[in-house]
This record gives sequence, C-alpha cells and structure tokens, in this order.
Amino acid sequence: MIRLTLIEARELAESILLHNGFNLAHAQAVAATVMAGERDGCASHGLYRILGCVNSLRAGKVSADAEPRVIDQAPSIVRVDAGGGFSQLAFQAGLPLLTEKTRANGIAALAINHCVHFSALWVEIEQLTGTGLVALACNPSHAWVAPAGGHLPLFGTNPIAFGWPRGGQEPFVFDFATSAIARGDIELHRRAGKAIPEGWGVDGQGHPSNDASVVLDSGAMLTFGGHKGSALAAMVELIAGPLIGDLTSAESLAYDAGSKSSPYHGELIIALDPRRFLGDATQEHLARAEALFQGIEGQGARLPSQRRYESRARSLVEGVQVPEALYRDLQALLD
Ligand SMILES: NC(=O)C1=CN([C@@H]2O[C@H](COP(=O)(O)OP(=O)(O)OC[C@H]3O[C@@H](n4cnc5c(N)ncnc54)[C@H](OP(=O)(O)O)[C@@H]3O)[C@@H](O)[C@H]2O)C=CC1
Ligand SMILES: O=C(O)C1=NCCCC1
Repeated sequence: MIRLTLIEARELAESILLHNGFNLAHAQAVAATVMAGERDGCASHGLYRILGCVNSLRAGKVSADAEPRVIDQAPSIVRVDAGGGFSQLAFQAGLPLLTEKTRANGIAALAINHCVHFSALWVEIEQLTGTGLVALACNPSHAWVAPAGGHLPLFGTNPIAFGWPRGGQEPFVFDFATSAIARGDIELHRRAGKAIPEGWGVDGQGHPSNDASVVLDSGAMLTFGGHKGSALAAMVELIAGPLIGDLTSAESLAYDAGSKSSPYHGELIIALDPRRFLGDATQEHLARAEALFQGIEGQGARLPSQRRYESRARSLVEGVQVPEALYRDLQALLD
C-alpha cells in the first residue's frame, strides 16, 4: 500500500485531471470529491474513480469545461443544466438557490440534468445537513441490475442518500446503492482478484455467481432486499429520470455505446427545512429525534456513517492508503 496525506491525495487527483484536459474548476471539484471518498474509507468512490474520469474524457463522454446553467424553474424547483460536465460543479451552482427556496417554502427540489455522475451522494447530503436542512438525493446510473424475479440488467445501481442535521454532532446520513452493493465494490474485487459473496450477482442465465467478471461483463447485479430494493430502484429511475426530463439507466447505457464511461443522466435532490414545518416547536421535536438515535445506539447498534466518520478522523491524522497497482495506474495518467 502507498500512504498519502489528504493533501497529496487531492493534489494527485487534481494534477491528473488537469494534465488530461479538464479545466481548473472541474479538476478541483472532482479532486475534492474523490479525496473525501478516500478519506472516509469509501475506496469504491475515492481515487479509483479518477481512472473512469479520464476514460470518460478520452471517449468524448464528458465535457472538460462545461459551465452549469442555473434555471429558476418554479417556486420550489431549481434546475441546473450541467451541460455534459461532471455533477460536482452543477451541484455547487444549484445549492444557493435550493437552500433559499427550501428556507422560503419548507421544501424544495434541485434537478440536475445532463450530468456525468460517479460520486458518492453523502458528499452533497452533508452540505445540506450542514446548514440545518434535511435532505434526500438519488440518481440512476447504467443498466447493470436485474429487477427482482428477472435476470437481465435494467436498473442502475441507483443510490439513495438521506441526511438529518444534529446540531453540533455529525449528521445522521445513510447512503447506499439499491443494488446489493455498489458496482464500484465489485470492480475493486475484480482488481484484487477476489471472489464476490453470494447475493451480489448472477450469470447470464440467472444463476448465482461469485465471479466478479461474470457478473460485471455478462450477467447482472442483484437488488438489495429482493422486491423491496427492486421497487426502490424503479422509483429512482422514475423520479430522477422521466420526472426531471432525463435519462433512465437503460438510456444512459445505450448512450455510452460500449465506451465504459461514467453514466450520463440526471440527479434529484430534495431538501426540507424543519423550522418551516415546526416553527417554535423545532427544538422540542429535534430533541425527540435524538431520543431515536439514542435508542438505536443504546442497543449496541451503530448509526449509518459512523464508520465513515471514524475513518475521516483517522485519515486526518494518518492520511490514506492506496493499493500499489492503483497508484501505478494513476501515475501512468500523468505520462
Ligand atoms: N453515483 C452513483 O451513481 C452511485 C454511487 N454509489 C455510492 O456508493 C456508495 C456505497 O454504496 P453501497 O455499496 O450500497 O454502500 P454500503 O452497503 O457499503 O453501505 C451503505 C450505507 O449503510 C451504512 N451501513 C453499512 N453497514 C452498516 C451497519 N452495520 N449499521 C449501520 N449502517 C451501516 C453505511 O455507513 P458507513 O459508511 O458508516 O459504513 C452507509 O451509509 C454510496 O456512497 C453511494 O452513493 C453507489 C451506486 C451508484
Ligand atoms: O459504484 C457504482 O455503482 C457506481 N458508481 C459511480 C457511477 C456508476 C455506478
């Protein structure tokens, strides 16, 4: 393993992106996201993703210098046209108006269109909980996941993330794919030559497979929780696809045309302001939420994101460790 400080990790990502043609704004925004992934122990959405960013650019599937355009769509709806660029700058561009509309109306949505998306959603969710808002985000990806009862890829890995602000404490955040596991994790198993656990995917005939390459290249991934994850995956396709006038995972994969680039589609983010719902009773009811969290932890269970926050605290002191093969592949992108 190669040890890097967080600054070194971010600078490595940024320099590769700049060297390969991304403008400074995109390079910095993407580098900050992958550094955060690495820092929080989310290797599937850390520095590894830089390989996909460069591949997407070389395949002509992402704009290196797109300028997001913010559209004031309706009293509670902000739209951002990402113009074929990565989602990070589009989110940053839409965030101020989303926040303003949420404070004014109690609830508002940000629809990002025409973005290339590869990141973990908690990165965005934490920016909303950081201002005291409750938030939900989701997006499709490429058609890699079979619906429960079928065995052909149709859904994306369609993550759903939720965040709840907790005053001075780290927010309650969960963020997971509606597939049994993110595709990035299966790709990392393949890179490491490791078998995948039962339940993650099937071969082309629908038989369970422990072979990452079979599941990735000729089979299908499975949803988590059978028909429940399957319905949630369908919901994500609908509300972050047709509802916002953007592509489904099947359409995104067709657009990809075999280039194995990062998916191109939309994202939906919904924000809620507790103070608008509760007025003078806000503190009283937020305290009741704390009792719920204590009830979970009181049983010895952990809150989602706890592992991530612990990894963050450790990485701030110790830096991060990157597999040598990945480090070599990243360095090669600087040639
Ligand atoms: N951009 C895209 O299109 C896509 C992005 N992704 C990203 O991939 C990432 C990983 O997704 P996925 O593989 O499904 O994630 P995991 O199954 O690893 O975990 C997801 C969530 O569950 C929490 N969790 C895990 N174990 C426990 C536990 N024992 N008790 C309580 N909470 C727990 C995690 O917290 P903790 O982190 O603290 O362990 C995290 O919030 C996500 O960040 C997602 O946004 C996924 C698909 C597509
Ligand atoms: O891990 C995943 O699943 C994905 N991550 C980034 C974009 C494509 C899907």
